[in-house]
Amino acid sequence: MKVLVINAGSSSLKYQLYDMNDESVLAKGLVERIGMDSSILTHKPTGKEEVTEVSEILEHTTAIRKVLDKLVDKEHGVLNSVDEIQAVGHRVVHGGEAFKSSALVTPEAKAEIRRLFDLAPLHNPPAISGITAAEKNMPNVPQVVVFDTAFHQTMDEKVFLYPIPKVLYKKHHVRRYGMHGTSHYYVSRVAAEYLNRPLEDLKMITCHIGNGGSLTAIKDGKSFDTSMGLTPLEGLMMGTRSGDLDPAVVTFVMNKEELTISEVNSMLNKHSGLLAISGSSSDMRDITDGLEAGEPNATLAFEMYEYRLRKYIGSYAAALNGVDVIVFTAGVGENSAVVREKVCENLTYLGVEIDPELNKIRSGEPRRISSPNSKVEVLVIPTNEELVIARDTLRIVEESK
Ligand SMILES: Nc1ncnc2c1ncn2[C@@H]1O[C@H](COP(=O)(O)OP(=O)(O)O)[C@@H](O)[C@H]1O
Ligand SMILES: CC(=O)OP(=O)(O)O
Ligand SMILES: [Mg+2]
Repeated sequence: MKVLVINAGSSSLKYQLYDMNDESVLAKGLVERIGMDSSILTHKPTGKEEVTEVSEILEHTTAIRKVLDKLVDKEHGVLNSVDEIQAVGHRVVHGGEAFKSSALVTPEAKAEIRRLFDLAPLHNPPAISGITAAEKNMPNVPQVVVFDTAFHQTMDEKVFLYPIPKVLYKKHHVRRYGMHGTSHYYVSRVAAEYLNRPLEDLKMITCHIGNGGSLTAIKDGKSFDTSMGLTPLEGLMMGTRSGDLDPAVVTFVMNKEELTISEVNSMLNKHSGLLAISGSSSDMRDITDGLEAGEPNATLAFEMYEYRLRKYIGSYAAALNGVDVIVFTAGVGENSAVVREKVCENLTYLGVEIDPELNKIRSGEPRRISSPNSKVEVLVIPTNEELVIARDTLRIVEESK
């Protein structure tokens, strides 16, 4: 079965086409700047040259049509006909408490995802745009939704509740949900396989640090605690998101600066984090360049990011009463040796010892960066959320037949 995986953002759409017979990627790509002046489509068919096309793409329906055109293109295509695509899998960030696992797209499922717009304003609306666009372009193809929150539905009440009036949970479902679950799920499984040890025996802390970032404490193979909360704003300092702060900061700043809800949301989600402290970039590559050049604002941004990440690792080691494995993944976790080095440098009290040479190796494969003496296995595991989405899509479509 050929499965198309779609990860729709507000102004972007990432895709991967899988042949599930051998789980090979036939093509992948990205549409950027949807709705802006000139949109860019980058299409990479496996074994052929990458192509880039600039055109006007005002919304997701056009974006998906252009992607389908590329997939059947004579020169750059990998399919004879769009009909070869037998299922579409979508990443949806927020599934609330309604979705404990992946599901077939139905009118009810879409209505539920819409009800959750408030809880993931940056992520769920584009996901619905992606689903609607795929339905319009491929009306007879089954669609599946895979949720970032689903893996975290195993958290205990004492972990997921906030210490605020309980009526807010009953009335408005205010609680910790957690995100990036597909990634935390995937890397924890690959880590156990890599170590050749039963997942159930391992206390694991998985660090998904990309543009957004979250940590998960994993016990018995299940999510025990995770740093994102009601929305993807809580927890670590991120590219443009603040992460944890005193909730009183919000009302204080709203009052002093006369900000509306939408303005304060935008400040905390889009104008905070690395971007705010460095004053120049949300991209860790720029921050570490600045660090190496001794630029003071980038250095402070880096130090805050590393310190907050390390504090979370320490708190999850306490939550699990120890840790056997620490996993780094996603854009920063997979690529930034300096972030991994600085974090681990100050985790010696846990028995963490990394091998500086192993840490420097660049590779797309799962790898160990801890030394043989380390009491904790420290691994870099490249994540693959798309593969998990494709597998779930295949399973659910087969089950529904
Ligand atoms: N070589 C690198 N060194 C440091 N950071 C990197 C490197 N490559 C990518 N990154 C970071 O990874 C981030 C993107 O991570 P990714 O997981 O792809 O994010 P998302 O899925 O949220 O878009 C970038 O913002 C960049 O900061
Ligand atoms: C939930 C979330 O933060 O996702 P991303 O890292 O893709 O922005
Ligand atoms: Mg991501």
